[in-house]
Amino acid sequence: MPEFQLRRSLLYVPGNMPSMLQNVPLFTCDAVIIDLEDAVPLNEKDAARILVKRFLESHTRRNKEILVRINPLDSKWAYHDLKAVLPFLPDGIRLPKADTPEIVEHLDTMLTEFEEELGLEIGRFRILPSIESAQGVINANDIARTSKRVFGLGFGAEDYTASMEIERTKGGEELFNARMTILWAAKAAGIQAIDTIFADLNDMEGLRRETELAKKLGYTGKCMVNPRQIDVIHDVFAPKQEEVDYALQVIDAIKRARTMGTGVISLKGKMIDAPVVKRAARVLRTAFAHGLVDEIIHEEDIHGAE
Ligand SMILES: CC(=O)SCCNC(=O)CCNC(=O)[C@H](O)C(C)(C)COP(=O)(O)OP(=O)(O)OC[C@H]1O[C@@H](n2cnc3c(N)ncnc32)[C@H](O)[C@@H]1OP(=O)(O)O
Ligand SMILES: O=C([O-])CC(=O)C(=O)O
Ligand SMILES: [Mg+2]
Repeated sequence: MPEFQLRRSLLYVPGNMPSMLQNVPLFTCDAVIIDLEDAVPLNEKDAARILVKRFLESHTRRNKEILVRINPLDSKWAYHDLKAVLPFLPDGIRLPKADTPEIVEHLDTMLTEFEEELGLEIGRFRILPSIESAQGVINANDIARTSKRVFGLGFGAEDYTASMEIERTKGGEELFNARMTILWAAKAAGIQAIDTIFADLNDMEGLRRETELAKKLGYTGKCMVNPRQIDVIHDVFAPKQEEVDYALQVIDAIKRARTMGTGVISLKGKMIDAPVVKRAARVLRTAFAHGLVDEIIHEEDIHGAE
């Protein structure tokens, strides 16, 4: 079962923008990704690294997950990025252009070396690889399984469409197979699937539609580029009251079925059996994480005590 940490909303914050970094504590998103890669021009890479290091050093009372997007591992900056930021304990590294499992394994090895040097528990730093090319999509299944540090797969549709030599459209038909392949790889590995950014900051309806699609397919979070996008994303990922009410009724119904010695029962004319109960339990776990129900549903509630 995927790790159950809420990661609905991951906001990119450019690492070269002190005015934006200083507001990180105020944002209500679940995570921030401080960017040293594509938001930072080449001539500002060194200055941004110092800025981010200082920000992490001073920002010790954290109320959200902090990831740092380093430069690609084969660039001249990646090692320096890691060396600068890891002593100040980000939760993890967003690895751009994670095209092959070998690239992620290489980062895993580097993180182990830094952890040993810093006297930290091995495995402390997590990895969120970005699948953002045709090669990455083809390798997604292996990438998802490279390391225990990998808690999810992130889709990067801007670079993906560039790698495919196509345009990104509002309808998103061109993304469908990549979105699904990444999702299957993540689900099969039992990790989270995080959808890509939506770049049109003034199209909140478009953002909502794309987030709804991602949620419907099985993604549990979305990256974003602007704090004005947080509320829409949270609203979409929050379980709706009617879903929660129905899930509670399903759990009640299956408990009743079990007292009657059966695993199947009907609820308002619909068959309730194990997969329906599993889905209801997932809705209730999400609702619990959103503070919408007081109790988490335990395994014995789902499968029935032996
Ligand atoms: C394909 C990729 O790789 S995406 C990841 C890399 N790209 C990024 O990180 C870009 C992040 N986003 C941004 O830089 C900005 O949102 C922009 C440049 C796209 C638009 O910026 P603006 O036109 O200033 O947006 P807007 O007017 O909505 O900003 C409102 C406020 O939010 C702040 N803000 C906007 N985006 C961010 C952000 N990502 N992080 C923190 N603060 C932000 C602005 O500074 C502004 O603050 P102020 O009111 O104190 O002046
Ligand atoms: O969607 C993201 O996470 C951002 C990105 O790097 C891309 O789209 O290429
Ligand atoms: Mg990218």
